[in-house]
Amino acid sequence: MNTVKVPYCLIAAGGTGGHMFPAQSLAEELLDRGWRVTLSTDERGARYAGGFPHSVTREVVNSATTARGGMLARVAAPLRIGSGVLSALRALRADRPAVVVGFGGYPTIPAMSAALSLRIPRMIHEQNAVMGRVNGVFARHVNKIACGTWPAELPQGVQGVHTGNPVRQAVRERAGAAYHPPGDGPLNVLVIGGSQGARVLSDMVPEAMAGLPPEVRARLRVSHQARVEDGPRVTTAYREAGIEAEVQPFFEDVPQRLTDCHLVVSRAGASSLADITVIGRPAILIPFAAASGDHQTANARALGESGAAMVLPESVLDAESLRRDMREILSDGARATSMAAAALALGRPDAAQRLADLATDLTA
Ligand SMILES: CC(=O)N[C@H]1[C@@H](OP(=O)(O)OP(=O)(O)OC[C@H]2O[C@@H](n3ccc(=O)[nH]c3=O)[C@H](O)[C@@H]2O)O[C@H](CO)[C@@H](O)[C@@H]1O
Repeated sequence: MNTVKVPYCLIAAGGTGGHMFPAQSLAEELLDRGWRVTLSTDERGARYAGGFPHSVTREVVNSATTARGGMLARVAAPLRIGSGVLSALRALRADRPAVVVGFGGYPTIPAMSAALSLRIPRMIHEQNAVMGRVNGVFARHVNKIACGTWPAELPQGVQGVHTGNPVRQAVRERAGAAYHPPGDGPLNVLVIGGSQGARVLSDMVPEAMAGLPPEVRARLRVSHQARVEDGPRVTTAYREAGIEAEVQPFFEDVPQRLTDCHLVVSRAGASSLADITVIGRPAILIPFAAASGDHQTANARALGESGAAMVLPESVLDAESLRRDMREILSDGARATSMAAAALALGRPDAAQRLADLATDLTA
């Protein structure tokens, strides 16, 4: 009897939602194509794996990071990585994947090292415009490098392929949704700070909006993602300014809110920018200045240069400059429409397919 061999992909990812969301999209795409998929992550990454389809098996390995951290954990890091690599080697020998795909972060070290030593076809996906530390270590030892943001700063002599950052199904369904520019009616503004929320947006956005003319404030409808601990003061600030606002620690329905908004104010994390460009909305971006290699500034560059976004560095950010930029966009429908179109031109709604195609090519 002929048995058809189902291709098998091991996806290695961990850290924040920023690494896990694109990994999840690739897993979904490969499952649709009939692949078998395992996620290799560490105990911290496993906490972000809830959205992965149930048919994706999970392998939790030791890595440099632990849920608890602390001095002892740092000293023990090399031992933890070593034991993680050994268990990944055992797992990959017992069940050899056709391809291993790493999404960066310490939790990918065991699977990528094991794939390298067993000569299993392997690739990495780098979400940001500046390559992260762990991906940088493997960059010269993989068969392909997929880049989420373009152009990307890669180690010298290393070539990348631009795939884009895969976005959720709910974002893909709204790709290029018609943009209705701001007019005389309600003005919808979405404020998001990445998967963890951003304090600087909670400090600045309500203050900036409070200084807008009363007739503009009365029309504002704000959705503001704020860290739990900042929620009450942000809610109070909007109420005192007479602005209608919904404040939550995490909006599950960001794709819909993004579609409905006239303007988004956001950090410049890779998946946030992918969502903004796939749906196509005007943005004010405030890159997280302490991101490694200042990658958020680099992520935002293409949007700033193409006129899709106004980019406000944290070093010069104040309520006044933020207010000026908001007014410029919310009072000029033609400008807002051209920003939305410029954003859309940068979107890659088919990033998951492109990544899955690359993975498939490696098995040939
Ligand atoms: C602080 C930090 O170091 N962040 C990094 C982290 O991103 P981080 O995890 O902070 O954020 P990203 O911007 O990449 O992704 C956030 C995702 O969450 C969604 N969202 C956000 C708010 C909300 O209420 N609901 C919701 O669904 C966004 O639409 C987006 O899809 O990893 C990314 C990928 O390596 C990097 O580019 C970021 O620089």
